[in-house]
Amino acid sequence: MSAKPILYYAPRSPPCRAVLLTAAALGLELDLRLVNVKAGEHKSAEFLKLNAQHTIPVLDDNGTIVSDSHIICSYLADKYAPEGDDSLYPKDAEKRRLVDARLYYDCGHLFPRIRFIVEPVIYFGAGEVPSDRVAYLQKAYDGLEYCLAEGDYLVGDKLTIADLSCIASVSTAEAFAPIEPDQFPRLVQWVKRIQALPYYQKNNQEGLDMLVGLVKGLLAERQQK
Ligand SMILES: N[C@@H](CCC(=O)N[C@@H](CS)C(=O)NCC(=O)O)C(=O)O
Repeated sequence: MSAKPILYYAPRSPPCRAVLLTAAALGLELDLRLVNVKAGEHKSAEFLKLNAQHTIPVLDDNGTIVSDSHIICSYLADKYAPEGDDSLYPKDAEKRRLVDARLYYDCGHLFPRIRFIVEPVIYFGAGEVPSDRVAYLQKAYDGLEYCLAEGDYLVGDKLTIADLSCIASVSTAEAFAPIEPDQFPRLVQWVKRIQALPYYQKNNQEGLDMLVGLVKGLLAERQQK
């Protein structure tokens, strides 16, 4: 029998939380191994052998190494979905294309705009969040609002890994760049819908609270000086 897949991760990281949510949606247990990015553990020779791009999350599924959260979520959903239920990552080419497009939107637009807000504070001593970065992040919300015109989820009427990846980013973004309900009413409702999932609190909210507490705490400390 093969061992549980190992996930190298940190709970406060949005891409890691996307993987935790996906594993939970699949009912899959992971062997969680903490990586302390602040202490530079992601740059150790051992870790670089797993992922030369030195990012977390990284999955080691009995020797199959997968990096990038979006690819990990697709891999897990393809491999571990219950027999006959491909709803999290549909095999139908047309639906899969849409799921992939939302995953790439997270990877190319949402998460990078968040990291330019939180990483300068955590790693480079920034004492404030520039307002243009907040505005730039808020500009990315419309790409999701538009998708939600078609159904309750980012691709139609069923939850997919696109929702689980994007919620990890959007829930983080929201803490720094509020979502205007008049401008993005469907997005506000979608956030509430995903927050109601039974595995949301443990797999997203706890790490999110850690990240927001850390960043806001550092900002408050620096603003007092
Ligand atoms: N596109 C990647 C981004 C992963 C990423 O940048 N993770 C951050 C933590 S939230 C990290 O590992 N940073 C360390 C580094 O970039 O060296 C994914 O979705 O997995």
